[in-house]
Amino acid sequence: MPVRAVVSTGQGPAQLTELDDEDLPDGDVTVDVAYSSLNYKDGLAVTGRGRIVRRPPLVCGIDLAGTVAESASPDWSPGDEVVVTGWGLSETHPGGYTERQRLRSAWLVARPPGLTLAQTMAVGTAGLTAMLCVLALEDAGLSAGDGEVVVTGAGGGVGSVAVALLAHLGHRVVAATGRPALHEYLRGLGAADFVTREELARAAERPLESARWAGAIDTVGSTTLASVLRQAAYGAPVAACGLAGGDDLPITVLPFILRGVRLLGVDSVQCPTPRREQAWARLAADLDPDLLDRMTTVEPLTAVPRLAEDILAGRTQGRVVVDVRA
Ligand SMILES: CCC(=O)SCCNC(=O)CCNC(=O)[C@H](O)C(C)(C)COP(=O)(O)OP(=O)(O)OC[C@H]1O[C@@H](n2cnc3c(N)ncnc32)[C@H](O)[C@@H]1OP(=O)(O)O
Ligand SMILES: NC(=O)c1ccc[n+]([C@@H]2O[C@H](COP(=O)([O-])OP(=O)(O)OC[C@H]3O[C@@H](n4cnc5c(N)ncnc54)[C@H](O)[C@@H]3O)[C@@H](O)[C@H]2O)c1
Repeated sequence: MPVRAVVSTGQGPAQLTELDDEDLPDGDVTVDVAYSSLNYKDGLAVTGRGRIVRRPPLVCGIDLAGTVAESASPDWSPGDEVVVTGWGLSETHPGGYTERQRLRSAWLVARPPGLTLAQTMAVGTAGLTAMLCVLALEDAGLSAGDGEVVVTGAGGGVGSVAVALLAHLGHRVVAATGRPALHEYLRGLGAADFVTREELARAAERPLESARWAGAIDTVGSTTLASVLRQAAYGAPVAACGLAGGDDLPITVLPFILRGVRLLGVDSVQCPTPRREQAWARLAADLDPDLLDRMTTVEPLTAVPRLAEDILAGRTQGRVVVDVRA
């Protein structure tokens, strides 16, 4: 039976179209997809403005959640509820913006107990990445009570989940946002204070500034990450996962060699399965489901082309679940 899918041809914006079972790629597990989500990278892929889709034509959508329909793998059986993020979905392998997908069994993670399928995509790649950033900060020794932790791009998907997680874990969270209208929303997630986008985005006047941050999660990159590093306290860990403001990093080495600031790169795409499982278990334990609901909207598959424009323009807030059957 034909299914709907958002497909990129590699030229211009992706389009909503229909695919047959014979269009499914190679793989040992077929999943009836229930939900995908909207991430910044989906915005780049669907609009065609980023170099995301590397083997067109390709179904977009970098994550999905659904139920195993067929399995040639001993690890999975029909009826299992599963989640897939990264692993090249929407880059080199067809992704989640469709009602059925075939995948490699090694990419699947069991739906974490305590989260519904819809909630796994409310978390999605963005939320998983926020948790991977928190784990990176914890591994570097950051503890509640160490001082202020700044989250940049706080009103976005990664940022919203990061604010909620860090606040729940007892950190004093400072949210960096260019949208004052989101202050109440971010306070509701646990932000204690705010810095404006402009405060962090300005070019360096001095290679070091007064030390402020005990830790940081940066989703913006460029001059924003450079400011955070210049203001990081002695030995502070800074988890960098994003490029919403640019993929450059205009900085000197001085924060690293004079203050021992630690820049921690975080990747969710090739992240090994045991680390993903650890992150999903922590998300189920440490992310308040009421806050997750508060930061989430649900949209139909047909809205994806418009939503892709919205997320690149900074018009979305928190997380967007894509109901692929709607
Ligand atoms: C969820 C994760 C996110 O949101 S990340 C944010 C979204 N990602 C992006 O905007 C990246 C878009 N991609 C690009 O701009 C280009 O593909 C970049 C990465 C600059 C590479 O392009 P180019 O300079 O032409 O080099 P190339 O294609 O020959 O690759 C060089 C080596 O790097 C590798 N590479 C490429 N893309 C990726 C990737 N996405 N992840 C990991 N590795 C990548 C290539 O395989 C190549 O390595 P090798 O020579 O094959 O060993
Ligand atoms: N490393 C990884 O594995 C990984 C995984 C997920 C997301 N990401 C990256 O993290 C970033 C955030 O992803 P998301 O899905 O939360 O996106 P999002 O659009 O929901 O959030 C981005 C936030 O950054 C803000 N922003 C945009 N341009 C800005 C600028 N110039 N200066 C300051 N703030 C700006 C937006 O207003 C928004 O609040 C993206 O760059 C994405 O590619 C990386």
